[in-house]
Amino acid sequence: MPYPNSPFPEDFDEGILFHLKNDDEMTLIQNDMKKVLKWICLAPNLTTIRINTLKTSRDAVYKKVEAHLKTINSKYSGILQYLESFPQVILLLHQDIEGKIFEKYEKEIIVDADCGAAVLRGAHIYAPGILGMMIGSCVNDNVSIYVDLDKKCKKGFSKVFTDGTKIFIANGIIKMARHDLFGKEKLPKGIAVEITETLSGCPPIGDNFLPAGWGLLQNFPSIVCVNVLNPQKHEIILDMCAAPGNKTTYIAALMENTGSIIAIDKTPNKVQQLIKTCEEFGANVKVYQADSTKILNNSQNHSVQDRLDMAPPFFEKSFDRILLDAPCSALGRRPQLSNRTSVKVIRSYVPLQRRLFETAVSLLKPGGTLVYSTCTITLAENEGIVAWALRTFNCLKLAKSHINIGGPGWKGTSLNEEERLLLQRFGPNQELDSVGFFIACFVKQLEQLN
Ligand SMILES: C[S@@+](CC[C@H](N)C(=O)[O-])C[C@H]1O[C@@H](n2cnc3c(N)ncnc32)[C@H](O)[C@@H]1O
Repeated sequence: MPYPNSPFPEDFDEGILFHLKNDDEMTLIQNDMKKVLKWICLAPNLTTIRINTLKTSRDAVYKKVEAHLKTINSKYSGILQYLESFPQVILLLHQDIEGKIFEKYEKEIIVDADCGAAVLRGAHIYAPGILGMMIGSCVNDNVSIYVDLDKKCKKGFSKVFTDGTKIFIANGIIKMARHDLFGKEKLPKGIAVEITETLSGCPPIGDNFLPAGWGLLQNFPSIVCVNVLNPQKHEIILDMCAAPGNKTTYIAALMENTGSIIAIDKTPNKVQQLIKTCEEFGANVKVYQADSTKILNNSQNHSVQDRLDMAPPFFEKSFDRILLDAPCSALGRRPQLSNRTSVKVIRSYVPLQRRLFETAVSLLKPGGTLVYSTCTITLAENEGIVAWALRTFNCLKLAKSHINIGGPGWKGTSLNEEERLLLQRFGPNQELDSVGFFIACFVKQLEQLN
């Protein structure tokens, strides 16, 4: 069994991903559901490196990555390319080699689905990621890596795993002995298995191949999303759900650290990560920990100085552009080898997304731009939110972006064809094969004088 055809268990109602919740709007969309589900199980053929132009240049990063790939002990290296329309991006293209026959080693390593997904996208295996390693395995042994799809493997497992469905994903070399990995009070750190070849064809690029703050691995649609926001120098920008800061730092780079960027996240430890990323990237950003559904100050009574202070809660019509990269069911992640989320959890996001959206509309200046994005595939969290927003806020219109790379929005909501063409869905049919993602760009109409 290579990749599964769906990350969900057999009894999961996959139809709910492609329907809206209200019965009157429950129209099954025309897309081939099976094709989408199979696609999210596979790893993308593309890895994108976003360069931080506040600290370095595209050529400098290219040379570092090229040199790093030459040092990797792997049969696959991928092809590095510039993407001319995105000067901050380097592409690393690799082919899925699902059909290839791999040498399988006698010794096996068992990992969970998340760790397996990271391996398929170029990570080595760090010590905490290992569930099972066979007794008799030694440092420098060749091993085959398997994912435990049914969560049946217990930490510290020591034999050939036969208790559940396992799939082969990669080969590697052991770098840490079994006795250093498991056991009471052991908190092992570092690379435990160095990957040499993966089913996805993605070279094991690892995660520290660049000096701090020079750039990062960032999914292509996440990069596009910020380009769609199109921040301009000296503007006032709000990033409402910002941690860990991967889009915030790109906004700062595009604005060349001019203007004012406010980045917010609700979760305290994620805010710490956001601050760290901004510092590392040299991005001039004001970071606040707050619930972005509650950052609107409705008071009409304020001085110019109050407005300039720019700390939450903010007065209405304060921002030139707002990015609402919303919390979502994250079903666009790839590869997803196994997903045990529930319908209840998937459905919990729409009310939160609507409340965040309402706040965003109030905080946006007339004439301003609001970008709504998610990394999920469901109709309700994407086209469903856009259809609701257009019904609810007369002041909003969908805008035509200067960058149109994603496919059109799906059918199944009250959006007409013209509106669907203004949306950007990243799915199985894109030229650059990346993750599932959704972008909608709105403009708030200027107020009419009577
Ligand atoms: C999709 S992630 C953001 C990713 C980020 N934009 C980036 O590119 O690095 C969504 C974030 O929303 C945050 N979040 C969830 N509910 C929130 C709320 N009510 N207010 C602010 N942030 C919230 C989560 O903590 C999470 O970090």
